[in-house]
Amino acid sequence: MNMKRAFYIGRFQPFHLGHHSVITSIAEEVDELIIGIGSAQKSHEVNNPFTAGERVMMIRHALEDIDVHFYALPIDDTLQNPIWVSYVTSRTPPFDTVYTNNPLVIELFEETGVKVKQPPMYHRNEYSGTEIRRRMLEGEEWKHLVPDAVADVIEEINGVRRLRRVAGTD
Ligand SMILES: Nc1ncnc2c1ncn2[C@@H]1O[C@H](COP(=O)(O)OP(=O)(O)OP(=O)(O)O)[C@@H](O)[C@H]1O
Ligand SMILES: NC(=O)c1ccc[n+]([C@@H]2O[C@H](COP(=O)(O)O)[C@@H](O)[C@H]2O)c1
Repeated sequence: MNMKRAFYIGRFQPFHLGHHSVITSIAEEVDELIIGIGSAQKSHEVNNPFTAGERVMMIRHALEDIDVHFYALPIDDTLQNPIWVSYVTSRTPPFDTVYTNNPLVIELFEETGVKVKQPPMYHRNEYSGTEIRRRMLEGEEWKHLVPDAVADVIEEINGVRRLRRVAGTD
C-alpha cells in the first residue's frame, strides 16, 4: 500500500469556508488527509474560543460531503519550536506533504526536509477566523462564512455567548 498522505494544520477557531475550499482542492491530490487541530490545549479565549473536541465536531460534520479519508487530530502546542515537528509526527499517521501558509510552520517543516505546499487563499478578507470572531462579537452576520454544519455546532454549544463572555462583552 503506497498511499499519498498529506498534513494540513490550523487552529480552526472556527472551521470556515476558506478551510473547506482548501481541503476540497487537497482532496483531489491525495488519498488521505491528516487535519491537525493546532493549539489543541487552548479554548475559552477571545482568539481561541472553541475546545479541541468542539473543533473535531465542526470538521467531522463539515466534511461529510468530501470524498477523502481524513483524520482530524488535536495537536497541543510545544514550548520549544524545534521539537514541534517531531511532536506532530509522533501523533499522526506518516505523511509526505504539508499544506500551510503559516511562515513558522513552513520554516519548521522545510528544515526537516518535508515538502511544503502553500494553498491559494479564498476570499481571505471574509473567510478568516479573526473576521468571523469579530462579527460574532459585534453581533454581525457570520453564518454565511462557515459550513452550515459548523453554524449548527456553534449553536449547539452556545459558542457566540461563550465568546462574548470570555471577551467581557456580555
Ligand atoms: N480564506 C482562506 N483561504 C485559504 N486558506 C486559508 C484561508 N483562511 C485560512 N487559511 C489557511 O488555513 C490554515 C489554517 O488557518 P487558521 O485555522 O489559522 O484560520 P484563520 O482564518 O487564519 O484563523 P485566525 O484568523 O483565527 O488566525 C492556514 O494555513 C491559513 O493560512
Ligand atoms: N511550538 C509550537 O507549538 C508550534 C510551532 C508552530 C506551529 N504551531 C501551531 O500550529 C498551528 C498553525 O496554525 P495556523 O496556521 O492556523 O496558525 C497553530 O495552532 C500553532 O500554534 C505550534
